[in-house]
Amino acid sequence: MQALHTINDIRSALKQARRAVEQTKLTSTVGMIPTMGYLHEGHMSLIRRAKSECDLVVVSIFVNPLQFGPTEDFDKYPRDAERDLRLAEEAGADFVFMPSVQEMYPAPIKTKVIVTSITDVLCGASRPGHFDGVATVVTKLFHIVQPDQAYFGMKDAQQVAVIEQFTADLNSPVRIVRCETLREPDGLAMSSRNVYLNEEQRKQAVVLIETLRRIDDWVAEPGMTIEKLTQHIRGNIESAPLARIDYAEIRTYPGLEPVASMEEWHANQPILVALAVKFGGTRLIDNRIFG
Ligand SMILES: Nc1ncnc2c1ncn2[C@@H]1O[C@H](COP(=O)(O)OP(=O)(O)OP(=O)(O)O)[C@@H](O)[C@H]1O
Ligand SMILES: CC(C)(CO)[C@@H](O)C(=O)[O-]
Ligand code: BAL
Repeated sequence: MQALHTINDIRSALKQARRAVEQTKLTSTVGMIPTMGYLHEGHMSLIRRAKSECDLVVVSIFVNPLQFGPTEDFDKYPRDAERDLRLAEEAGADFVFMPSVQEMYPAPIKTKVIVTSITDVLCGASRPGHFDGVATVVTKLFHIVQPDQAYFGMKDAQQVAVIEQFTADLNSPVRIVRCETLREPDGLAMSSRNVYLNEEQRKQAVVLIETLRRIDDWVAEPGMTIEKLTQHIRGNIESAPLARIDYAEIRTYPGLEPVASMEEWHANQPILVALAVKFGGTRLIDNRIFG
């Protein structure tokens, strides 16, 4: 595995690697996993899947300042390059692209990729400008690496919807692969930010998955409505004394339209139940898609 820090280096390494693959078969495929590092099993499952489906696998590690708000955790976001390289290699990565902020943004950026409407809700509403930063950096990474396929986790379901939207709208040749959320043994979704939680917050954080798992029973109750279901969801989360709800919403997926009735819930379209909950200063997200 090679670790590369500049755009020129990753481009020339990939050109060479693709050529080598193409000496043994007609075409080569590159799979990419964009990350912000501090890798865990969730990231590794994406790398393993890419490895099983592509000839060459590129992991990018870049904590992207453009997607953090001014009061968010850009500076204290966990970083450990040495450990990341070990885990990426163990999971089967061929290349790790880990540019500096200067390499990615040598001058103030004047071009952004902005996805409208589906970014007005959920994390887009709580984190203004966040998805402009995500869509812009993912576009840059796609232009740098030119992968055939890119792998994203469904823990960030809105992010997947945003990336699918701009790749479709802009006719990007990159195929977006949705990957399932990996969980800790007690069900908490794996996330780099879980390290911020203290012992008591960590214990109570399971309330997210416990709530998502109870939804089937609530939906089966006679006379259930979207309002009552939302109340059950919010009430259950609030049973954890340290939990502060940012949002708990029921929307269509990937369109992210509100769902007005249980008839709509049961109609033939995927429904997203999305949660963002704060424990102290740590904001966790999780979700489930029904149907
Ligand atoms: N538990 C998980 N299972 C599967 N994929 C995941 C999981 N957690 C993150 N990913 C995916 O890994 C990619 C990189 O995510 P990122 O580096 O932001 O990790 P993270 O753990 O989600 O970090 P954060 O705590 O900042 O949300 C994204 O596509 C994300 O959806
Ligand atoms: C896709 C991404 C790597 C863009 O910075 C980030 O939003 C993430 O880690 O999910
Ligand atoms: N996993 C999404 C990236 C972020 O929270 O900024």
